[in-house]
Parts: sequence; C-alpha cells; structure tokens
Amino acid sequence: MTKFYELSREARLKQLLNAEVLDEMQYKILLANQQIPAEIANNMVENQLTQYAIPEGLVRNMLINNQVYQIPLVTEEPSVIAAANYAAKLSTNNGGFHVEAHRDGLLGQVVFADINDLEQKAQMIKDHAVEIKDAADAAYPSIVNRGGGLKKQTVTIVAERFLKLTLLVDTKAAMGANMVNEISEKVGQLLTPMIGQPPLMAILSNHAPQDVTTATVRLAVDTLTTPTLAGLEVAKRIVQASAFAHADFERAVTHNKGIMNGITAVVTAYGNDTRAIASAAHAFAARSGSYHPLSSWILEGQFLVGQLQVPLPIGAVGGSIGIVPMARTNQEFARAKDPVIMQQQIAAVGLASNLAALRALVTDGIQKGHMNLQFKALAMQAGAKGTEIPWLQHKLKVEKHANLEIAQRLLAEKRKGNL
Ligand SMILES: CC(C)(COP(=O)([O-])OP(=O)([O-])OC[C@H]1O[C@@H](n2cnc3c(N)ncnc32)[C@H](O)[C@@H]1OP(=O)([O-])[O-])[C@@H](O)C(=O)NCCC(=O)NCCSC(=O)C[C@@](C)(O)CC(=O)[O-]
Ligand SMILES: NC(=O)C1=CN([C@@H]2O[C@H](COP(=O)(O)OP(=O)(O)OC[C@H]3O[C@@H](n4cnc5c(N)ncnc54)[C@H](O)[C@@H]3O)[C@@H](O)[C@H]2O)C=CC1
Repeated sequence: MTKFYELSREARLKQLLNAEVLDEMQYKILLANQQIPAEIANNMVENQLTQYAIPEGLVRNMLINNQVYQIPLVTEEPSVIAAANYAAKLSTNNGGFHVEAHRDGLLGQVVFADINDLEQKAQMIKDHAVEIKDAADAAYPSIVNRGGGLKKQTVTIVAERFLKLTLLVDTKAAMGANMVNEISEKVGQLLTPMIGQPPLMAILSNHAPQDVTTATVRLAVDTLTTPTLAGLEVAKRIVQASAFAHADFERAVTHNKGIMNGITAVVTAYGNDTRAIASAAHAFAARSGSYHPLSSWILEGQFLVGQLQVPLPIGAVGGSIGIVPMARTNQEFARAKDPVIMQQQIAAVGLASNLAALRALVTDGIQKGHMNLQFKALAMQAGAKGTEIPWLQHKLKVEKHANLEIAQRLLAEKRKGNL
C-alpha cells in the first residue's frame, strides 16, 4: 500500500476523509488551502500587508494515554514531521506516550518600586486579601462565572527594593494573558492609594512551573535495532546523549531546540502564542540557575525510558484561536478542543521529536535523514519545478557534496539534456 507521505496532498486529505479523521467541512477547508479571510487578517495585526504561509503536515496515529490522535504540525523545517512520525510509530509499538498535564492557572505580578517601609506595606497588602479578591473578580466576572478567577495571593519583597504581589489566576480553557493583565491592573489600581503610589507595572509572568506537563515513553530496546547496531547499543547511546546534554550547556540548548521543533509546530497549528511557550520552556529549563535539558533518557533493564517535563500554558479559546479558521479546524479534527488534551499532544510530540533526533544523532548522524528531506528545499531553491524536484533531490542524495551551487549546476545540465 502506498504510504501516507508518498500520496499527493489531495489523496492524503481524501484518505483522512474516508477514515473519518476529517468531516466534510474540515476536508473542504483543508483542501481549499484557504488563507485567513482578508478582513480578519487586516484586523488581527497592525500595518497588515499580506499573509505569510507555512506548510502544515500531520503526525499520524500517535498513541497518547491509550487514545490515538492525528496531530497537525505547522513548520518551515524539513524532516521535523517525518521525525515525529517516526517516533510516533516506534512508540505506538511500545504502548505509546503517557502524559500527565497539570493546569493550575497563570501568574500575574503587581510590582511596586522604591518603597521605604517595605515590610509594613507588604503586611498591608496581605491584610487586604479579601478586597483584592473582590477587585479581581469584578475585573473579569466571566471567568468567575466559569468557575475560575483569582485563586492565590503571595506577597514578596524582591532585592530589598521591590514589593511584588503575585496573583495565581485560574484561566480555565483560556491561556489567560489578557485576562490576567486586566485583573493585575485592576488590583494595582485598588492598591495604589494604600501603597501611596501606582505600581511600577502589573503584568502576567510567562514563567509557568504550575502548568508543567510530563510525557513519558518506554521503549523495548529491541525495537531500536538498526541494520548496523543492536537495539541495546542504540539505547545506551541515547542515554549517553542525554547525559551529555545534562553535563554540557552548549549541547543542552540544541537538545531543547530539537524538543521545541515539535512543540512550536503543534502550538502554531493550534493558533497559540509560540513566544509564551518558548519563554516558559526555556525559563523552566534554567530554573535551577543553570540551563538543563527538558528531557532525560535512562535505561531500565531492557527498556529505554524517556521523560519530558515542560510548562505548557496554552489556551483552547481566546486570543486569535477563534478567528483563525485553520486553528479551529485543527483543534477539531485532532480532537484537541480541551486544553488538557492539547497539552498532552504538545508534550508527546515534543518528546517524540527529541527521541527521533537523538536516535538519528547516535546512529546515522543527523545529515542522512534530515538532509535527504532538506534536499527537496534545496532543489526548489535551485529553481527545480515539477518532476525536476524529486529528480534533483535524488541526484543530491547521491552526490558526495550537496549545496546550492551543485544543485544549480545539476539542474542546468539536465535542462541542457546532458543528464
Ligand atoms: C527522517 C527520519 C525519520 C528517517 O528515518 P529512517 O529510519 O530512514 O526512516 P524510514 O524511511 O525507515 O521510515 C521510518 C518511519 O519514519 C517516518 N517517515 C520517514 N520518512 C517520512 C516522510 N518523508 N514523511 C513522513 N514520515 C516519514 C514514517 O513513520 C516511517 O514509517 P513508514 O510510514 O514508512 O512505515 C530520521 O532520519 C529522523 O528522525 N531524523 C531526525 C530528523 C530531525 O530530528 N529533524 C529535525 C531537524 S534537525 C534539528 O533541528 C534538531 C537537532 C537534531 O539538532 C536536535 C538535536 O540535536 O537533538
Ligand atoms: N506575555 C504574554 O504572553 C502576553 C500574551 N498576550 C496574548 O494574549 C492572548 C491570550 O489571552 P487570553 O486572556 O487567553 O485571551 P482573551 O483575551 O481572548 O480571553 C479569553 C476569552 O475567552 C473567553 N472564554 C470562552 N470560553 C472560555 C473558557 N471555557 N475558559 C476561559 N475563557 C473562556 C473569555 O470570556 C475571554 O473573553 C494571546 O493572544 C497572547 O498572545 C497578551 C499580552 C501578553
């Protein structure tokens, strides 16, 4: 049977329609390749000129907590989607990913600067907890009606200069940045006469250790066997790669980049704020004061066990999610309209991306698989069209060195009829 990635775009969509992954409407939206309606785009951002397209692909049949998902990834980078598919398939044969998604809310900070009587003012804020709760609820009644709102208040003196009130707000299904900002500003206004000055700022914190999602995968080492290496050897090398990332800062950054390949691609597909997720992830990686990998790989007998921990303060509603048709359609067909399911999928794809990258690095090296797919982009960059693209991709694959100049030379030779 022809593999999903060997089909044309239209045939892939038809197959998903026939398999009832897509309903008629979702199929039509994806087939039409539609852009954001002009009026929406013009009102989404400022000075809007045009739209900038990035391809969307699919991770097929990813098993997470015993449920099978089809997960959309939006990325400009070749091989990210192939890699995630590879790991999805490998993990499915091993029981899939197990993911625990925590979701406690978002933090807001109301900060006062240059206060003389810090301790006394800190106590004053603590003494007004009830008024603060009332002001927060009045600032955003709809979230209170949904069972969310301000859950916890903490007062801290920072660097013997700043007074900080931290608000933990349950934002329910929303990411909640605007919500928390609104609540924080209103609380700041309440406190202004008490403190004797307005806050320096009132804004959410993108640090989100309260929203950590943990994904785990357990692979029988035999399933990692390659034509030249025993599965146990591959597993041991992945464990070494993980240990090296924990020991070497420069490697930790790239290790985490490989995880973010998958995470950013799913977050984008669901219309969420990629910068918020990236800053939360890297801050979490550096929470001990030095920067560490977000994932670890260990051997447990005949099993390779990988675990990723990453904060994922995402939203299933709000922001631009509801107005960008593709974000909504993606959430619908991937059965990810609940933020907890979204967190599970994002974390699983992050760990899958990490697994595929590490396995490639410690076996064939990254260039073989990645560059093979990157050659398509190189062929197009060289000007190849239609059937010239797979032809040139293949030629570049067998070349000793492949770069743009070589691609252009091969294409020119072909067009002259010399190849
Ligand atoms: C690319 C592979 C998977 C090939 O690996 P392979 O073993 O040659 O793959 P295969 O041809 O034997 O196929 C195995 C499975 O992979 C999937 N697969 C295979 N090809 C496709 C495709 N075209 N489209 C969709 N899915 C694909 C698919 O599931 C397939 O199963 P099948 O369906 O054939 O039964 C492997 O080499 C790989 O995972 N490489 C890693 C790629 C990667 O990580 N790319 C990210 C860019 S590099 C980077 O940014 C980060 C990094 C690497 O620096 C991070 C780090 O250092 O940690
Ligand atoms: N530092 C940061 O990360 C910042 C991010 N942002 C942006 O803020 C946006 C996200 O803010 P939000 O407050 O999430 O969006 P939002 O302002 O759209 O608020 C969420 C909306 O969803 C509604 N809603 C419907 N069903 C809900 C449910 N079940 N649970 C919760 N709310 C529900 C709420 O009533 C509310 O109107 C993103 O676009 C982000 O890029 C804005 C400022 C700073």
